[in-house]
Amino acid sequence: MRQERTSREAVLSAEGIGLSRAGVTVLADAGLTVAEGEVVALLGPNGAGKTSLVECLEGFQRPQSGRIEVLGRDPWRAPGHWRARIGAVLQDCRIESELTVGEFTAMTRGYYPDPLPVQDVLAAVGLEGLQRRRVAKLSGGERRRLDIAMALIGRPELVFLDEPTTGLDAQARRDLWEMLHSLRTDGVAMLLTTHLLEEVEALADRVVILVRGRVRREGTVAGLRERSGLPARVGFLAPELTGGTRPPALSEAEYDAPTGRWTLTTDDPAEAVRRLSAAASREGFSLLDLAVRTPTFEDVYLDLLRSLEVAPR
Ligand SMILES: Nc1ncnc2c1ncn2[C@@H]1O[C@H](COP(=O)(O)OP(=O)(O)OP(=O)(O)O)[C@@H](O)[C@H]1O
Repeated sequence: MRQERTSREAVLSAEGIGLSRAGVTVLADAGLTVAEGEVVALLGPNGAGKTSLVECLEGFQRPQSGRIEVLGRDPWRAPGHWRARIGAVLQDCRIESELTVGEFTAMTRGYYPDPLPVQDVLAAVGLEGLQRRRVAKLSGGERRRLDIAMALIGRPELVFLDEPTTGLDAQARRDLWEMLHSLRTDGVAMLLTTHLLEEVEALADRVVILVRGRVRREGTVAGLRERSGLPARVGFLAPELTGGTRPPALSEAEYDAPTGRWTLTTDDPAEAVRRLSAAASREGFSLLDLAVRTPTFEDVYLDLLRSLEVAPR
């Protein structure tokens, strides 16, 4: 779509954003940046202020304080041609229309100076076979795909994705992730808001965590995982040990009697497996169904929210 560039200029930067609604502080000194071709995931519990912040960045809400620059403009004062450089998949933008998918897409193309061909944009979201179907008759997942197609039709430089895969089936979700990957390679920047942590792992270069209107953590998925210090778990079955015997190598292990599974908690799973193998051959027990489980990003995120005392109930 667009030539890959080597420099990583900020396409979006915001700092010190403050927003109150009906006497309630919704955002307090919030800020973030998104560089060209970067996918940033904005995370936070329900009511943290994610949608409000995104609405400020899109120019739909005007914050009471702070500075925002998106593609070189203040979104609140930006002219119409600025909006054509941005794509948005809103949380509830399910399109309603009596037009067919093809007619609706052709009409939307008219709003942009250099839109994608109808066929290309519908193919990108797997709707090419439904051009003659009325939009009003589409299923929920099909409408969501149309939302996404309309966000991409103007060849945007920056896309806001608010829970983009809600309502999509597992295959459609993976197809969309693949498409977003290739957009990123083309230099398109994205700000993703989602509660799906698998989606964050699949797409995000960087994560920004908003809690009660403030940015409380920021980093890559790998960096946040490393900083969490959460241990790995090594599990296995050893039928020979069911009689209550416990070799010294397993003195710290947990034993789950109903499943017969042993679990070791460790910061160094490779070393733990080496130690276990040695003990197993020395003491004559087996290591059936041996599995190492490193903390998932969900484990890391929930632990982080707990440490900030905002874990979901
Ligand atoms: N116009 C308004 N008047 C009063 N309160 C508001 C208004 N708009 C937002 N809020 C409050 O601001 C807080 C942040 O809302 P926002 O929708 O931005 O959160 P969110 O992080 O997107 O949540 P979710 O994950 O549930 O979508 C919420 O407590 C909400 O009730």
